Amino acid sequence: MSSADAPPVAGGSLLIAWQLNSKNVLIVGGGEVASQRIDSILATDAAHITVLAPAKGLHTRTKELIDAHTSRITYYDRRFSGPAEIHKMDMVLTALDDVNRSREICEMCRKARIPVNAADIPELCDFYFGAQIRDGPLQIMISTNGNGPRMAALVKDKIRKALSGGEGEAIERVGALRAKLKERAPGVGGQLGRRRMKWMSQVCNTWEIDDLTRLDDAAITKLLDEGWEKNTVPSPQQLFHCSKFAHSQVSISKTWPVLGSFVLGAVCTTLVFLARRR
Ligand SMILES: C[C@@]1(CC(=O)O)c2cc3[nH]c(cc4nc(cc5[nH]c(cc(n2)[C@H]1CCC(=O)O)[C@@](C)(CC(=O)O)[C@@H]5CCC(=O)O)C(CC(=O)O)=C4CCC(=O)O)c(CCC(=O)O)c3CC(=O)O
Ligand SMILES: NC(=O)C1=CN([C@@H]2O[C@H](COP(=O)(O)OP(=O)(O)OC[C@H]3O[C@@H](n4cnc5c(N)ncnc54)[C@H](O)[C@@H]3O)[C@@H](O)[C@H]2O)C=CC1
Repeated sequence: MSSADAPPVAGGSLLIAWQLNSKNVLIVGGGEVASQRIDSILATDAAHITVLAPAKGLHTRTKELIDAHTSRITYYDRRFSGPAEIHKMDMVLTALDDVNRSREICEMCRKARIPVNAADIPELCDFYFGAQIRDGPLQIMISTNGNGPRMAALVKDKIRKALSGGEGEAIERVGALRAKLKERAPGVGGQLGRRRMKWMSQVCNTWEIDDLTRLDDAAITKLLDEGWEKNTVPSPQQLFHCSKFAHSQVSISKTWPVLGSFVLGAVCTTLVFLARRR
């Protein structure tokens, strides 16, 4: 069945990459789950993280993160005190061993229309966390939509094994190529936009991950000169042909002194040997 014929999927959740730029996040609780939340938020450009939890219940990892990121995290050694705590927050995460308090905080957030996640009450969450794979700009989230969190972690391990490890770098280089292309051919939409998208898709479709990782700034300029400007997509072999040649010249130039010293050494040893025999 093609995807167009497939029945619509209902009961799922919206999978999005939430941009937390300049936003304030409150984490209530300091245990292991809170430490994972801090890790997840630190991976974003959230403006600031506030952690509220009594010092005596802090997990070692939570403490380490608070100590290591004083410019990004403000820590208060106390319990959640009331609605004033969520004032000016853009997102609230609770990770408590007190389900009643968790529920109250969720209700306060709902009233204030602040998105909230409670680690212990799925039905009150506006969003769930998922198992994550991060490699530079590549972010993969595995969600079982609340059915089997441990299963999400196991699927994550399978996916990680299937990746080559070069994807993050390749995507980072593609990002640099796209940015340079947009500088050369600026503007949104229209015929130029269509041509730009088609060309970028062709590069991604025809170049292997390993080849994309070789796109340094000089190669990007060359690819744009030889490809975009000439309305074609050269293969990596075509593009790197000249630099490959330069590379082998470099290796030859590096090899000569080594080879020379070796020959000289052999001649000297032979001369000494012959002189002794006389
Ligand atoms: C709904 C959700 C809300 C949310 O947290 O956002 C939620 C809820 C709950 N989890 C519970 C238990 C466990 N959670 C984990 C692990 C993870 N849980 C995560 C997410 C989510 N957990 C959201 C749904 C995600 C989804 O369905 O895909 C992961 C993926 C991401 C993360 O937390 O960052 C992370 C793995 C990350 C990784 O390893 O990569 C393990 C396994 C372990 O710790 O190794 C266990 C024990 C085994 C088990 O139950 O499977 C309980 C207590 C249940 C009880 O009391 O019996 C509740 C509350 C309840 O269900 O009532
Ligand atoms: N969503 C998930 O992935 C998972 C969720 N859970 C659930 O998440 C919750 C937290 O788990 P853990 O971190 O392991 O628990 P934990 O017991 O290690 O930590 C609880 C933390 O909450 C703090 N706390 C309690 N009341 C507070 C209050 N009023 N104000 C501020 N801080 C307060 C404690 O001092 C402690 O730091 C549990 O309810 C557990 O069932 C557990 C495992 C996975």
